[in-house]
Amino acid sequence: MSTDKNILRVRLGAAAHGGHSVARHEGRVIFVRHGIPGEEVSIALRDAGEKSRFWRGDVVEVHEASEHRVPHFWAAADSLRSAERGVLPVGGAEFGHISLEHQRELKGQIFTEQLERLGKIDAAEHGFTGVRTPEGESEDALGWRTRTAFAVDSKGRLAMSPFRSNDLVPVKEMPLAHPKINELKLWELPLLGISRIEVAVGSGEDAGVLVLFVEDGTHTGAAGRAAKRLPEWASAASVTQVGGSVADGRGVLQRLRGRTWLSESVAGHDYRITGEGFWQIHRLAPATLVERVMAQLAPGYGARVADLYAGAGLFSAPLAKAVGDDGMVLSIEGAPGTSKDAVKNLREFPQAVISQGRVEKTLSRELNERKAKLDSIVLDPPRTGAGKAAVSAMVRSGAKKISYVSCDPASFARDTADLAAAGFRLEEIDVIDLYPHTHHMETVGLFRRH
Ligand SMILES: C[S@@+](CC[C@H](N)C(=O)[O-])C[C@H]1O[C@@H](n2cnc3c(N)ncnc32)[C@H](O)[C@@H]1O
Repeated sequence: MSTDKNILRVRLGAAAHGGHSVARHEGRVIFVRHGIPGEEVSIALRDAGEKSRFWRGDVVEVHEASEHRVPHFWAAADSLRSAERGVLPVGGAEFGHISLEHQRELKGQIFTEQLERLGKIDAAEHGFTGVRTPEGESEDALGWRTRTAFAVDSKGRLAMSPFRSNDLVPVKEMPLAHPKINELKLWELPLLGISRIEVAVGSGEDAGVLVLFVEDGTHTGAAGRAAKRLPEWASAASVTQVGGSVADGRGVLQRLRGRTWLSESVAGHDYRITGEGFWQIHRLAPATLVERVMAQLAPGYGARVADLYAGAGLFSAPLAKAVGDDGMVLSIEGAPGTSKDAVKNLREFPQAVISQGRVEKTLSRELNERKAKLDSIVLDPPRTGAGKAAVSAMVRSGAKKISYVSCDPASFARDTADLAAAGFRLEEIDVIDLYPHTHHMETVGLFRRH
């Protein structure tokens, strides 16, 4: 053990949900970031109070490296180079020191563990064979983020934060971001007076780049000055947040140049996404997920389907096309701004009913009003999952098949247990690496009522 009481030398145990390896010291559990199970490392302790139930730590030196360790592709997110500079690594690429193949193996272990512990289900017995790479992924799996957010530090420099920290570390290129985002050279803009920047790249025919500047109220006109320095192909808008975002109806979006929305195109359908409205982040995610959901539900002509947590209608459009004029797609989205986009995106489908509201209440209300039952459901909730109220509304809806798109294995496992208790069996599991170099993963599960 080192003489510095904040540094411990430990052997790393199993991978844990959230991007950690588990280590133990004098009976206490330590969740360690930036290591690989099996390694012997020195860690700098964080959140390590005497009374804390568990501690956290960051790897600062590797004594016995895993065979799966590779040089991190991004200095700002590399814990070893950051330790040498006396700063914390920024979040967002916490698996970048692990070979891609092993990242996927670790995600598979975590998925299996979560499903067993919280869902009481053996993943392998339900067809899980491992985390797969989406078709079309590049060899290095960089440049995939079509959406990225940055902060600005007190000196007006583009910055990002370390995991669970309010520190701001200056950054330049972000290797996971789409090349067009790096081409903007946001780090060269005058950013004093801006608190946050959100950038999105569209995929449609006239796909654009939209830069949103959130002002911090210290320099009037800061967003306008920054926007003028952007390349002419970029659109820009300022966002004033009144306790929330534009998407959830509590922000004001003001056009600075170009458009305030982006166009996206997936499997023959065009979508418009305004401001910070939700869209899948990985460039391959929309097409990959649409293909999976349509294959699992295979809705016939005249079917009645619900798209829950529908966003701007990514799944609603192909579902509406498949069920035709005699069918119904009930598209429920909570954020008012995003739901308005869904109205525009689904205009050509009279069989699509767009309802803005929380799934927990809106699903049963809409079905009761129409005296309708459902054939099938796709749900794609936020990280917190659906929860008991939404699961029970789905069970009451009459749906026989449920395609569950999830970005969190823990909430997926918890909801799986509730669905199983209500008579739904998990028949297919597809876990896709749509967040390479991070600990996140996307799951598409098919449940069938028995
Ligand atoms: C992971 S996104 C999925 C959006 C869409 N399926 C897609 O792929 O583009 C989750 C969406 O659920 C919405 N949302 C979150 N909680 C909700 C709730 N309780 N009821 C309805 N919508 C909710 C969010 O605004 C967000 O648009």
